[in-house]
Amino acid sequence: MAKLIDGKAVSAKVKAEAAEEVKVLKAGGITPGLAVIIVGDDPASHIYVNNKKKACAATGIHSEEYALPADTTQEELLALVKELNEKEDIHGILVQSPLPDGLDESAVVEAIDPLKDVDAFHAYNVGRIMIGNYRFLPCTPAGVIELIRSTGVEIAGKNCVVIGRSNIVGKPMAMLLLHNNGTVTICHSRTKNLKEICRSADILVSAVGKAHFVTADMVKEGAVVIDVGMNRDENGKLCGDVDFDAVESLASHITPVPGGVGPMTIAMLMKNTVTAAKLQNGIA
Ligand SMILES: Nc1nc(=O)c2c([nH]1)NC[C@@H]1CN(c3ccc(C(=O)N[C@@H](CCC(=O)O)C(=O)O)cc3)C=[N+]21
Repeated sequence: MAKLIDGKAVSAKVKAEAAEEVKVLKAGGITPGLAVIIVGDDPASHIYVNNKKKACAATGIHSEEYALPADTTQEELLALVKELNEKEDIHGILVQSPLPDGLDESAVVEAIDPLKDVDAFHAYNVGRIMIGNYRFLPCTPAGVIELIRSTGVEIAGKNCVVIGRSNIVGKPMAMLLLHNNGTVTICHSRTKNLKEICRSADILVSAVGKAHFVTADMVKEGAVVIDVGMNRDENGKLCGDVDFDAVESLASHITPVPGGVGPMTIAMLMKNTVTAAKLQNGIA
């Protein structure tokens, strides 16, 4: 039986560390501030944004939410980003993804001041991650690295397989595993022999977005299995990509959904907002 990786516990630790840093910054007259922009009324997005707001309150970070209607124009959105770029009490700007159809998400992200880009989605920050000389790490992949570290399993020299090649999870995830000296394979919809490649993984990270995608025959005995998926099953219940009940008996460590990667994403966002406040005040 696999050991459960407790994302709630690890994220609580990261948030507590961020809260300590916030205390020190506040004593010096700096209150880290995060602005979250959400466009439209996707219910899941509103839940995530609400979780971010709660985490800010618990950490002592000032937060502002900009909830815009679905018919917001590109110009209006860009004007808001520009205003927040110039706002001195805001150190981090996050534009909740996905944006409604008709809005150009990458143009909006590129408009964010890279020093305030706490998602690390801006091309400038992505480039710095590629080089290995970064200020912010993207929240979800960075959270996954923390979860793997919490198991005590070394990444160096291990076969790491990432399923999914998105700009926000798969690609940066592979890069962070590489920085940690893993031997990394990225799988995607055109990959041949997916099962065999996954079965070679000592560390398997799934970021596909399909319930029950990772089945027991894709997992090597003793593997560390990290589930980035955030899906609904047939009964409308929140679940990841991994067929948890079947894989649990094979893996050495496994993340649950909920309570795995999700809370870590939010904790790393708190950490990045603190880093942003330090950078903008010449402290880091
Ligand atoms: N600019 C941007 N940055 C993001 O970081 C970003 C985004 N857009 N768009 C959507 C994804 C998704 N995401 C989640 C964060 C927390 C949970 C989370 O807290 N999950 C809880 C359960 C939440 C629930 O009950 O639905 C858990 O797994 O335990 C989930 C998903 C951040 N994202």
